[in-house]
Amino acid sequence: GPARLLGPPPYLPGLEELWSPWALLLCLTWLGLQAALYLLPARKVAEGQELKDKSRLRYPINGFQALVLTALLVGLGVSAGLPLSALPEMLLPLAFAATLTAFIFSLLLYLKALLAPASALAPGGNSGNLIYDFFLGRELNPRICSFDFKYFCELRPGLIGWVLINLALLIQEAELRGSPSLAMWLVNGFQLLYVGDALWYEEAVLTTMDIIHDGFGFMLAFGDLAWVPFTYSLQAQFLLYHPQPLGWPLASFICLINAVGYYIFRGANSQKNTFRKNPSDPRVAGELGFLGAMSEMGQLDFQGSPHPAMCLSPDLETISTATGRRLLVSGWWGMVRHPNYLGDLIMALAWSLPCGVFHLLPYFYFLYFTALLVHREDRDERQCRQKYGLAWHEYCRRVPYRIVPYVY
Ligand SMILES: NC(=O)C1=CN([C@@H]2O[C@H](COP(=O)(O)OP(=O)(O)OC[C@H]3O[C@@H](n4cnc5c(N)ncnc54)[C@H](OP(=O)(O)O)[C@@H]3O)[C@@H](O)[C@H]2O)C=CC1
Ligand SMILES: CC(C)CCC[C@@H](C)[C@H]1CC=C2C3=C(CC[C@@]21C)[C@@]1(C)CC[C@H](O)C[C@@H]1CC3
Repeated sequence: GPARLLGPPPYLPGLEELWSPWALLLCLTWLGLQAALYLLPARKVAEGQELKDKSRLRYPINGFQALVLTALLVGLGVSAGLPLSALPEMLLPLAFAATLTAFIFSLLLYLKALLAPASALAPGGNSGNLIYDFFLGRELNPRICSFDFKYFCELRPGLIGWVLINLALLIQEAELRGSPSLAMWLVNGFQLLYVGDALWYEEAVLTTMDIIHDGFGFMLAFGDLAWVPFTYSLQAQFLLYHPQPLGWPLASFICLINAVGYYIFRGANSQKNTFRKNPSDPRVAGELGFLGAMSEMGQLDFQGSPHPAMCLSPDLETISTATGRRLLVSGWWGMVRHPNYLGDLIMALAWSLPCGVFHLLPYFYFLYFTALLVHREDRDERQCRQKYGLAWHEYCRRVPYRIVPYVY
């Protein structure tokens, strides 16, 4: 039937269409496979941020390895006759099974948190209201031995599941129409690049709000295990049932949009990560003099002049804060206060454009993601204001726009 986002669905599926023991088994097998890959030796073990009790947790950095091994296993499976193209037919029961799994898993996490010491609890999610706490998550880093549930779920099963669903849709399209369409190739390619990048730079997830601040409850478990794979693949799902003619000139233009988005997204994230790891890295070193006066007034902690000898490329300006950490105020982080969100949004648009402009459904991700990032930016802004005080106000004065220059 016609894809529609506005108005009620043409019919609501009954329980018999949602529930399938095979789908649940497949879902659990998938989680088991990803858990096994998580436990394999990692090229690196990274330390997380300092916790309340001054300790730091250790995390295996082997997400990209898990992606490559999954691709090899799926390749072997397909050449041995695994019917990957049957997956699209099972998406509804699979999404239901993933939601059920996330629900039961969150219940267990809630119960586990009852035994956790106070220092292990998240800043939010411990209000005493059962439903609220179940939703937000009580424990910050629930673990059994060294297996970290939140870190495991955050990227691997959902993001790798997403590109696997995309691939299954591409194969089914090829079976239906002789070969995959150009639009389907673009959507698969763009999203694989995004997922590959997230796993290649997996360590960056250790500094996100999700890991540092948020508890692990139903919201994140559902988001990671069910929402991401089944809604982020909507464009490829749409293309299977609504083939879109796409010529090379337009395809090239869309590739350019995705490349611009990726360039900004990766540039901004890498600039901040490099700076946070080593503030005197030659690629980002530098400091802004005007805050010296404020420092004398006791408002800011000014840390001295830059190190010109180390500066191989033009310095980026930074401002010091009372916490001892500095804020970048030029380069990508001098254009808007969240350049990485801007790049991410441009990419989101490029993922929808291959689906044409006559349906709203392929733009669902772009619209939802805009709302998510505006909300996320607002939360982050409040936390930074609290953490950095006057220095944050100065940053906002210097860089007045949040995500889109001259617009927002
Ligand atoms: N596809 C998806 O569903 C989603 C994708 N994302 C993407 O993930 C990436 C990470 O996002 P997220 O974790 O929200 O936030 P950010 O990576 O933007 O991190 C925000 C933190 O960066 C630091 N910071 C802010 N301004 C500066 C500055 N000028 N100089 C130095 N440090 C600064 C602050 O922390 P501190 O000072 O403590 O270091 C702040 O709390 C983004 O690219 C985002 O688009 C995020 C959510 C969902
Ligand atoms: C709760 C919501 C409904 C859904 C949230 C899902 C998210 C937790 C993940 C979806 C894509 C993500 C990416 C990252 C973290 C997990 C989420 C946010 C990264 C930010 C990790 C850091 C990398 O540098 C980029 C990643 C992009 C995708």
